[in-house]
Amino acid sequence: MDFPTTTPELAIEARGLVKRFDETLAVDGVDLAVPRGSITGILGPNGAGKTTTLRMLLGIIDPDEGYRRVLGHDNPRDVARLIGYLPEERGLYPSMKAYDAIGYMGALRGLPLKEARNRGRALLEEQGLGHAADRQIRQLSKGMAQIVQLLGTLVHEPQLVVLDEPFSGLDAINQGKLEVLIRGLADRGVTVIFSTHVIAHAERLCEGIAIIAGGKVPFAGRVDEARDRIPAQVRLETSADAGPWTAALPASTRKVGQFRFFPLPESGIEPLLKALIEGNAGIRSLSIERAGLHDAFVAIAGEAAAARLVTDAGQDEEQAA
Ligand SMILES: Nc1ncnc2c1ncn2[C@@H]1O[C@H](COP(=O)(O)OP(=O)(O)OP(=O)(O)O)[C@@H](O)[C@H]1O
Repeated sequence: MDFPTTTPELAIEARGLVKRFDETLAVDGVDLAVPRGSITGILGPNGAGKTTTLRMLLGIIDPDEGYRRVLGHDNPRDVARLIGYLPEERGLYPSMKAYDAIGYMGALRGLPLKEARNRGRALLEEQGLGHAADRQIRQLSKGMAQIVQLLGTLVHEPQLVVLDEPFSGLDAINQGKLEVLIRGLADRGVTVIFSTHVIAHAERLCEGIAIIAGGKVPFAGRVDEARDRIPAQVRLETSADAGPWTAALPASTRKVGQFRFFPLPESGIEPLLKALIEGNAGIRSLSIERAGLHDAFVAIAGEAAAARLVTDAGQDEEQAA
């Protein structure tokens, strides 16, 4: 069955994707809409269903239920040459030279081998890795080999790039390079979708996000919208410790040291400011902080799923080491 409509500005449209493996319901009704030229993250803990979702979008496996349309095609395999894919399993032939490994991957996506090899050299030069072009994969660090594999997914100039946990196993320097590379792709109009269990990568890079937990996507939309799901937090410091003005603060106010924290009232900050000033609270500082993606994830997917995520990229690096 076809999608009821096609939206040309979307690189990926998916509705109600379901995948079972024997007793395991790996993906349980995933909906996605990925605009062309955007960077979208699929954020969720291990086992949430990220890889299975990406594989269905690529046509490596077919969904048991639901539809997906990729670059306007119902069968993603029809547009395989327009897609670059970095699988979760890394691996290149250890005896191949770096430029040749990239060339080989380009040839698999339809480029003439000679041209693909030349592009391989050029890509390595662009990334400041020209010195590694003639080194065998086995002579490269794990991180560098991973970057070579990534360049191999880009050599045929795909319109859509699908990266499964691309930051895993990279040190901070290579993670930074990869972020620049992903932004550069989007600047050139390429659509990028990547999976991650690290909030910091999604928060720094993505305009769009799909939060996935237990095979379900309780939120898919703009990162901003996810953050707006919970009210901004106010941090207030006053010189007076108590007074009738405290009655104007929300009941959920927490006092930590000299600071008070509470959610921004729906009525806005002005009525509260008036009460503080008229009540001589003596405002020393007041700031309004928008919720971070971590708090939004907790509100959307729950504490248990959030506890299995990694908040900070450095933490992941330690885990990878
Ligand atoms: N080929 C398979 N056969 C059986 N079970 C599978 C298969 N692939 C995935 N699963 C199961 O489906 C669930 C979702 O797995 P998936 O790999 O999609 O999650 P993930 O979010 O990518 O996590 P990870 O990052 O750990 O790979 C898990 O319970 C997993 O064990």
